[in-house]
Amino acid sequence: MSGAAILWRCAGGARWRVLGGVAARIAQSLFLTLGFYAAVTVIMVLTTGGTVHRDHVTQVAVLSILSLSGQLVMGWLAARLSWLAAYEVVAELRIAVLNHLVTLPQTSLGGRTRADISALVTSDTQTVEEFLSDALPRAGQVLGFPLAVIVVVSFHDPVLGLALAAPIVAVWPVMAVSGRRLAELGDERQGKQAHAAAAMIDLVASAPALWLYSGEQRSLSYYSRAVNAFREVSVKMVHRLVVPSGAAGFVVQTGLPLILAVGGWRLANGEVTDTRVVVAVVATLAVGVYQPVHGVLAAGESWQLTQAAIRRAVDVLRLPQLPAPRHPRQPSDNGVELSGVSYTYADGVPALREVSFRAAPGSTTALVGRSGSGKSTLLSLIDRGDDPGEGVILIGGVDVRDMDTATRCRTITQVFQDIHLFPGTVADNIAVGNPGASRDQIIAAARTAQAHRFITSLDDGYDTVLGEDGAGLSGGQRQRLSIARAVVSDAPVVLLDEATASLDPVSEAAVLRALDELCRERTAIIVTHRLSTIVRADDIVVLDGGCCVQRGTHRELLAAGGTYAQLWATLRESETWALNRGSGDADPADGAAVAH
Ligand SMILES: Nc1ncnc2c1ncn2[C@@H]1O[C@H](COP(=O)(O)OP(=O)(O)OP(=O)(O)O)[C@@H](O)[C@H]1O
Repeated sequence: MSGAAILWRCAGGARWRVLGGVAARIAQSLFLTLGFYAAVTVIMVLTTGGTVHRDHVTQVAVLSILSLSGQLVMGWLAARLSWLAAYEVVAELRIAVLNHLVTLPQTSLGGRTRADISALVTSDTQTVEEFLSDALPRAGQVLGFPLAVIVVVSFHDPVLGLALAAPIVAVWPVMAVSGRRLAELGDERQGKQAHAAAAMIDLVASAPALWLYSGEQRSLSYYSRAVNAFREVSVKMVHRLVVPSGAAGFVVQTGLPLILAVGGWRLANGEVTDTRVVVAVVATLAVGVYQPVHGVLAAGESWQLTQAAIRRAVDVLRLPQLPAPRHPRQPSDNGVELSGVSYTYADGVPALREVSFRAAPGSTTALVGRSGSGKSTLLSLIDRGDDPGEGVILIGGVDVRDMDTATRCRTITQVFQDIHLFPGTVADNIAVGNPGASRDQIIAAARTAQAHRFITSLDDGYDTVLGEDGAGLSGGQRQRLSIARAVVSDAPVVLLDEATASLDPVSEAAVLRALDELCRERTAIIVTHRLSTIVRADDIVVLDGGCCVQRGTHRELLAAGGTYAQLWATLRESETWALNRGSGDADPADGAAVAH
């Protein structure tokens, strides 16, 4: 499907506004003709030795008023229709991309980075918006004033009409060359522009860490490479377009000398007897009859970039979604069961191999294993971050692939290490877990999450507006808000990536109490490195290299030796080391008993 066809489809109900905007620009351009006609009439009278009568003045005044008011009304209408249409189409495009995005496997997002998608829904769609709101309607103006002048002049003298039209016709092949060159570079330019935008978004998001670990210069090198790559392709484009663009401008400018030559020649040979016609044509040229042609040149360039931007959006829209269930089913209880689950990432990295275990309703299962053993991947698959390559994940006896999104969201809630808070009130941020939650439910959830006290100490309590990503709150407070979100959702299955490492002891205690409350009476599957959580779990699943190598209670696994016992010893050692470090001077070995 061509870019135009895709854009037409995206335009949906806004199509008539798009066309209306172009039509209004044509009409505006025709009203301009009236004004020039009035001016040319007077010039003709003066240049042919006539006298300007009161009738002329009245005629000029009426035509000028008509021309100006027509231009004003049509200009207003064109701007209104075109901008509204552009906003509507681009909003549809953005929503389509974002709607599609949530149906993609979240583990990989079709190989796109989040920053790349952000760039797509910002800078690429901006290119489409500029084309629809400005470039396209301005190109329409060529069908107004210039066309009207050519028709009128041709009526009086076809040869002069032809001479007037010649530059406009001759500019098309030049435009075709420039269009072809731009098309070759358009995709590359939009890609590099998006990459540079993505790099900058990423830079801003990760600036503190980069500054800290890499130092200003080194951290900037990746980003400046992306920005420079965009600059280079833009410069390359300028080099390749400078000749055809200059040539196009030159061809259009040949109009005046051409008319002077043709008109003069025909007057000299007596082929035109009415000098007024030539004077009229020259006057029309002087007031810029070819001006709208430059708008067409600019629109041609804008269209090439727009097509590249649309192609990038379509590439995302074509990424395969997770199939929706044909006959959605409801889980019968809150048990979670994995049977022979294997999963390989798109780059061929096998992350899970034949993992099987069952978490009884209301139980707590701890997932433990070394870094890279597949714990996060497993959590993500349970919430259908992607479908396993092999095996099945059942919740309440129902394959998660057979649950519709609403049922899944009602059944499963996640508490991530990376908490994202929206710029809104505290209450809004909690209600994300359940958009229909009442104020009482929000407060009850905050109490359960040990967050009520700090929330009420904020200036506006639950109505306090949070800064970007919860700016102004501590790490522990942010975590408790995210736990309150999970509580208010009332989902009976909780997936938890337990992260308390960065908290001070007081915050950590509060967060752990909140997590205990959250997991009470829910089926909890927890990725954890905390000894106390592991010991209290009803079941422990030990992962190693993507395989479930051991399963059982803490006592059973410790008695069995092997991976778990080694892991336990390492965790105990590190926790003891942390404790001793906290006490200042103790020997790490002395603290071993603390873990029991
Ligand atoms: N998006 C991804 N694309 C490709 N490979 C990935 C991706 N995410 C994880 N992996 C790989 O899959 C394997 C399991 O990773 P996973 O993040 O699930 O491990 P983990 O046990 O949660 O690690 P950690 O404790 O460090 O968070 C690792 O080899 C990792 O490199």
